[in-house]
Amino acid sequence: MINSLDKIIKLARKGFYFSLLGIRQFALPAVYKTCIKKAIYLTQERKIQSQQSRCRAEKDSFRCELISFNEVLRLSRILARKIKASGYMPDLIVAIGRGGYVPGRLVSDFLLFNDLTSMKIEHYSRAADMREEARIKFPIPVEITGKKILIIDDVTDTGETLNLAVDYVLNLNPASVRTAVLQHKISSNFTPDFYAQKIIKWRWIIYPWARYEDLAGFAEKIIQNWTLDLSQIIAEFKHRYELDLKETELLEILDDLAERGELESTELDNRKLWSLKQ
Ligand SMILES: O=P(O)(O)OC[C@H]1O[C@H](OP(=O)(O)OP(=O)(O)O)[C@H](O)[C@@H]1O
Repeated sequence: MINSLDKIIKLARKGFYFSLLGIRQFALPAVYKTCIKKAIYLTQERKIQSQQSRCRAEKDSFRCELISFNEVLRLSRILARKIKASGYMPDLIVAIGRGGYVPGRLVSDFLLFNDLTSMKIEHYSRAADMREEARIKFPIPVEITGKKILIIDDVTDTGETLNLAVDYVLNLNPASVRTAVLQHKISSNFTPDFYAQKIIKWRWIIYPWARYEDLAGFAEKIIQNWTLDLSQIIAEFKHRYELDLKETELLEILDDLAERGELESTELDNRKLWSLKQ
């Protein structure tokens, strides 16, 4: 059965072309008419989900999930298998930095493939804070004209990063472009050609290569205008982000932020309290 938006859109397009050829709507096979309606509905639905994902990520509280290196390895293996099974044989893999560096390297390993390069796109600053729009920080450093390209990233959230990456690559006249991510959120307005896992219920995913950075950002958001001790900060992590953190891990991050001059600590009744540096 037809179950993905892209297949439905394809059928809907066929229906649209029929109508351009002068075949009236009522003469169209029922499946095309249903698909046109469903495609309009699902496209609107996807837009709403994408806006919701943007709003959630801008809120003070949302669900997060910590992903381990073992899980990254498992997902990369699945992703490589899917790419292999499709028969697509790239000439060059482009990892999107920074999140796509490790998946790009692992997938190229599982494909026994050597030609891996990268470009850097920035869409978020620290801890789920979204910039106005995604931007290319470092372009692809090699010639890609006439080559079959495979772009690899860790995740699609709004989909803006991959939209930008594909537009950019297409402008350089490759032979073809495919995209692959470990985890594809259905809230994304871009559907990659390959993904290891589909994420249906939106959550902010914290990969092991960004764990420190994300937790530091969330800690600063929690502290904001408050003066809190370690146990209060841990409780807030649980309450706002559904994250269970160990004291030792958080303490290391808080000490680092203090050393960088972003936080300050004071002692009160044998309690160490943390606040933003004024
Ligand atoms: O679909 P989107 O909403 O664009 O989000 C996905 C992108 O966001 C993250 O990168 P980020 O901008 O955080 O840069 P980083 O990889 O350097 O952390 C992630 O690694 C993806 O590239």
